[in-house]
Amino acid sequence: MISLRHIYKSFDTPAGTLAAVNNVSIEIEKGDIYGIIGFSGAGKSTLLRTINLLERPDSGTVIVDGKQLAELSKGQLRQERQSIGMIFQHFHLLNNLTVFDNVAFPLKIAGMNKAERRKGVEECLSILDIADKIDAYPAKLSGGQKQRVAIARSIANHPKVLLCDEPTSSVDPQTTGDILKHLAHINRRLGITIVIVTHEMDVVRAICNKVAVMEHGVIVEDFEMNNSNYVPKSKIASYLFKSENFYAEEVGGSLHG
Ligand SMILES: Nc1ncnc2c1ncn2[C@@H]1O[C@H](COP(=O)(O)OP(=O)(O)OP(=O)(O)O)[C@@H](O)[C@H]1O
Repeated sequence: MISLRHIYKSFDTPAGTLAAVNNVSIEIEKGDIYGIIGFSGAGKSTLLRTINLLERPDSGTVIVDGKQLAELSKGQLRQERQSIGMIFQHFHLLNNLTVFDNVAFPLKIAGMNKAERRKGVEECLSILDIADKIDAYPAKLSGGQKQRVAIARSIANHPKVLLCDEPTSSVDPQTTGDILKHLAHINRRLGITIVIVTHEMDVVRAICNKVAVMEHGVIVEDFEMNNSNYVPKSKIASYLFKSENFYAEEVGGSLHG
């Protein structure tokens, strides 16, 4: 579903050129919940953002659902991005719009008429169990409710892929469980492939079936979570395999294990 091949992305900094992502190749299959973990500054968010070309790699190839994104025209890329949803740590809702208008926004851009937009918004809000907030403004919602609205918005155009950048880092553990339950649900029921950047090992244990560990811009190891014979190489992966699955109950047991 997603092939990243030899991705390189650097930034100019006062200290010189920084290789935030340095020759990374990964393959993500349809239906995966693929975790990208690593310490702060490892390059996780930058790598995630290359998948929809929010960050254009300096070199390397990004292929999503068979299409090489860098080769598309502006219009084709806009179209293709509709099949790649994204959510963020700080939700990125438009505060001057109601929940309805936030979720309807991508549908309007996709050219849907009013009746289609209403139907689409109602469907997505009901999948996320937040239909009762349709007329509320984001300021009146809790962090967990805001993230559920953001997820509803991200799936409004029926994407094939959902990119999640630290989706639970701004909420408490109970709310994290609720958000994970909804992410697991849209993966299972709607068949949406999920890529998730997180520093929370409980989140990875609860929903990821595959994991890549990043350090200093490179992938130092990748593995399947249900491989009980796997011997972790990095410190962070060793930690990942050690502890209990805190959110297992919320997502209905180990999702892929
Ligand atoms: N636009 C930018 N300009 C300059 N440097 C950047 C830019 N974006 C990221 N970086 C740098 O690239 C490196 C990787 O950043 P990135 O945000 O991808 O890491 P991360 O693993 O997601 O870290 P965190 O968990 O702290 O967000 C960091 O050193 C960061 O400071």
